[in-house]
Amino acid sequence: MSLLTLSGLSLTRRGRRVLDAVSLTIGPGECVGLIGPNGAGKTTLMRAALGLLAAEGASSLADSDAAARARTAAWMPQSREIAWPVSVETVIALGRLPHLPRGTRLRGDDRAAIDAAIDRMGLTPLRNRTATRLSGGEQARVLIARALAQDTPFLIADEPIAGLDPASQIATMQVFADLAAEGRSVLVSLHDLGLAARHCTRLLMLRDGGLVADGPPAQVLTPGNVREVFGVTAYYEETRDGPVFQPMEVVR
Ligand SMILES: Nc1ncnc2c1ncn2[C@@H]1O[C@H](COP(=O)(O)OP(=O)(O)OP(=O)(O)O)[C@@H](O)[C@H]1O
Repeated sequence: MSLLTLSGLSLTRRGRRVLDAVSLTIGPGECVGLIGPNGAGKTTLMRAALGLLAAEGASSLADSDAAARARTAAWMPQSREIAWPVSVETVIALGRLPHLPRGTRLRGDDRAAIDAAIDRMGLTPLRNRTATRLSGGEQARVLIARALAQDTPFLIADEPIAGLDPASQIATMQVFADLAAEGRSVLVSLHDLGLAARHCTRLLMLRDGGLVADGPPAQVLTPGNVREVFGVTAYYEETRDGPVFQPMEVVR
C-alpha cells in the first residue's frame, strides 16, 4: 500500500529546475525525514506532492480529489501564524473539519481525536488559553496538534520543530516516530540532522531539487553525502542509546 507515490515530479522556476524528476513511494509505518540545505527544494517538494503547486510528473495525492486528500494527509505548512484570538482547543478542533458533514457539530469521535492530540502534544495546561497569546514555540505545538487531530494516515509537516526548545523538539519527533510505529506515516522536513538520524526510519536527501539519497539514516548520512550536499564534516556513531550525529566543521 502506498500513501504517496511521486513519479518524475519536476518544477521549473525562472528557468531553473527547483524540483528535478523526483520519484519515490512512501508506505505505512514510515517516519521519513526530508533533509537538504536551504533552497534545496524541500518545501517545493511537499507543496507539489500535495497539489498546492502545479508540477510536471505525477503525485498520487495531487491527483486525488480535495476531500479524499484531506482525509488521507494532514498538512502543516512552515508559516506558524495563528490569526484568530480563539482558544487552543478551538484551533485544534479545526483539524476535524474534513471529517464533519457540512454544518454539523463535533461528535464523540471528533472530541476523542481532539483530546488525544492535546494529550500527545502536552497541551493540556494550555487548552483554554487564547492561541494568539502563546509563544511562537507553543503556537507551533498547537498547529502540530491540529494536524494530529485530523487523524489521517499520513502527516506532512514542513519544519515543524524549528524554533522549539530541545525537550519539545525531541518530544515532537518521538510523537512522529510513535505514529510510524502505529502504522501511520510522516514526511517531515528538518534541518537538525541529529534528530533526523535518531527518530526517522528513512531519510530523503535533496540537493538542487534532486533526490541524492533515499534510505535508512546510516546509509544516507555518510561522510561523503554530508560533505558533498551540506558542505560539512560530521561525527556519527551508533551508540547503545541510538545514533549520534553531530555536524562538525565547514568544508572549504
Ligand atoms: N515563487 C518562487 N519564485 C522563484 N523561485 C522560487 C519561488 N519559490 C521558491 N523558489 C526557489 O526554489 C528553490 C527551492 O525553494 P524551497 O523553499 O523549496 O527550498 P527549501 O529546501 O524548503 O529551503 P529552506 O530550507 O530554506 O526552507 C529556492 O532556490 C527558491 O529560491
